[in-house]
Amino acid sequence: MSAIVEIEGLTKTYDDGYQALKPLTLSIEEGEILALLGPNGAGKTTLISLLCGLVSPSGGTARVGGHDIIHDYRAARRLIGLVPQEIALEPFQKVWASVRFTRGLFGLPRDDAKLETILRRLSLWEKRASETKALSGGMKRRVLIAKALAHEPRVLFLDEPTAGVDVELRRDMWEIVADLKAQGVTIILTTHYIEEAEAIADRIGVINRGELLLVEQKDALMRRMGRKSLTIELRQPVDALPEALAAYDLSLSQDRSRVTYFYDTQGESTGITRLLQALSDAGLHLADLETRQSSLEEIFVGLVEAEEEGAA
Ligand SMILES: Nc1ncnc2c1ncn2[C@@H]1O[C@H](COP(=O)(O)OP(=O)(O)OP(=O)(O)O)[C@@H](O)[C@H]1O
Repeated sequence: MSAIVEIEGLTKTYDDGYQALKPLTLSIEEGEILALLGPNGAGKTTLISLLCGLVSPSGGTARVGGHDIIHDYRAARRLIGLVPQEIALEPFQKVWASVRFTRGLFGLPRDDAKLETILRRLSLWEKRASETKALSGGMKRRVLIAKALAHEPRVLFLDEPTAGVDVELRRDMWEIVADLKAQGVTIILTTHYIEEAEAIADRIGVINRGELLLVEQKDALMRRMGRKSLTIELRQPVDALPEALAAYDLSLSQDRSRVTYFYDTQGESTGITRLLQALSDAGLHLADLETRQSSLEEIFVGLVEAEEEGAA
């Protein structure tokens, strides 16, 4: 694989002096799905806007498909599709005209068959003659995606693509993203739905206060930072945990019938065998066992909280 987006020391300070993006260096491989996570105001939209040429950088460089986003703006922009966070559509324009217009903007020849495929994939074909103002919020979002795809971009930016959409449309979007990836399109999305990143991303980047805290393969990140827990259901509730178990990181459920043990997935030994032995020695008998891996959400919240504490 080769990098299709190369960012070096890219930074943005807005006119009011606010540094929304600290120098950021990152390569994005062709065909990957990168999810950018971060709290409100972290700088995610700023990064996307810089790469799409909507905001000018204060420093650093970036290339898309080898084209510098400033000096070779048109060539770089031609490779990019952007689905913005805000729905901005001409209310009286019909869906078909709106999508065809966008293709034309990029100087591509008319290709009705291509546009038909895009509209059908987004379940918009039946709505092609509708004015955009007559569409539901979810449909409008689909039109934004159709417009972003109309010029067959190689890199697609999705800025909170599923904010406020229903579960069905969200799942549909995930399938569309998977289809695009299968066609070799590189996808960079921002999202507040961490389950979304968990479901579709290859790599996760975490941005907070304008700084890229980490970027890592999702699976590796979850292995490295995730904790696992083992919940043991007891045959009989206990009043309290026996003293002999004080050395273990345990918590007792409110109904006193379940003991949860937290352990490090990276540790040399999980300590589970010893714990089970210790429980048995203490006269506690097990009814059932269940293990759980901490979610990306727990990892993300932990990372941002640690950063906030460090900054305080
Ligand atoms: N034009 C602007 N002038 C001054 N400050 C701005 C401007 N645009 C954005 N900012 C500030 O830059 C910071 C980053 O904003 P940005 O929109 O990039 O965050 P975000 O991570 O996309 O947030 P959200 O998740 O809420 O969309 C915020 O503090 C915002 O107020």
